[in-house]
Amino acid sequence: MYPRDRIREGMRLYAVTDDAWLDGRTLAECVEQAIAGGATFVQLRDKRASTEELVATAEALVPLCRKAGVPFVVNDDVEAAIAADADGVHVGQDDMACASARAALGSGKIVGVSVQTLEEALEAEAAGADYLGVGAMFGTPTKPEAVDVGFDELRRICAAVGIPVVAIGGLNASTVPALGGCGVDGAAVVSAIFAAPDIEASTKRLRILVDEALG
Ligand SMILES: Cc1ncc(COP(=O)(O)OP(=O)(O)O)c(N)n1
Ligand SMILES: Cc1nc(C(=O)O)sc1CCOP(=O)(O)O
Ligand SMILES: [Mg+2]
Repeated sequence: MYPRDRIREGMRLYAVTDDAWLDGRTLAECVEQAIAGGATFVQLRDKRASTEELVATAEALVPLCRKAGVPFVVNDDVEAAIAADADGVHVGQDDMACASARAALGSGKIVGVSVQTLEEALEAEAAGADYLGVGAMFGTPTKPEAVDVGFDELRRICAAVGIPVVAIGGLNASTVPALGGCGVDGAAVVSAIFAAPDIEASTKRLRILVDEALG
């Protein structure tokens, strides 16, 4: 089993990659900067990449995340996660079912699941999810189709489950303080980290704000 405490600690500032703003940098360089700034978990997310492309990118990210002691998962693609020896996978309600991902990966790897409701949260926990991603807390151009989850539902989910919860969607320096008192373990962030010209500095600032909000 992947160490439970490392998963919960990892939720604090969860970096979800996007290669839309590389601007001459490699994704590996961007991820290194995010980790240097205080990111505690990394998810490789590329909705257009083939399994082969995901494996190639993941193979560049696995060693640097492992060296830093930061858990690394692949979004959506269980086959790529296994081939690249990632620490696990993150699946949503329209992806491979949590129980199937767990069966494919085994008990030693991480399975994260996206949920929007309390019912989905309880179902994912019962199916063996290691953590939940809950969103969208705010509208976001990164994923315009994301369904809004109210803060009341976020609080209900956090109170009802025993596994860690990370909030996602529109989280940045202005909105992260709103997570205080909700019971979440952290914030998952795409653009406020990877669209920044200085990723390390932006991540550092976000980390301070998340730590202030969550204590
Ligand atoms: C930490 C985290 N939470 C939620 C999501 C969204 O997953 P999903 O609903 O499967 O949507 P896509 O990311 O696949 O577009 C996530 N990726 N990470
Ligand atoms: C990947 C993703 N999932 C979401 C969900 O609500 O499930 S919102 C989202 C994108 C979050 O991007 P940003 O940090 O730039 O707002
Ligand atoms: Mg998905």
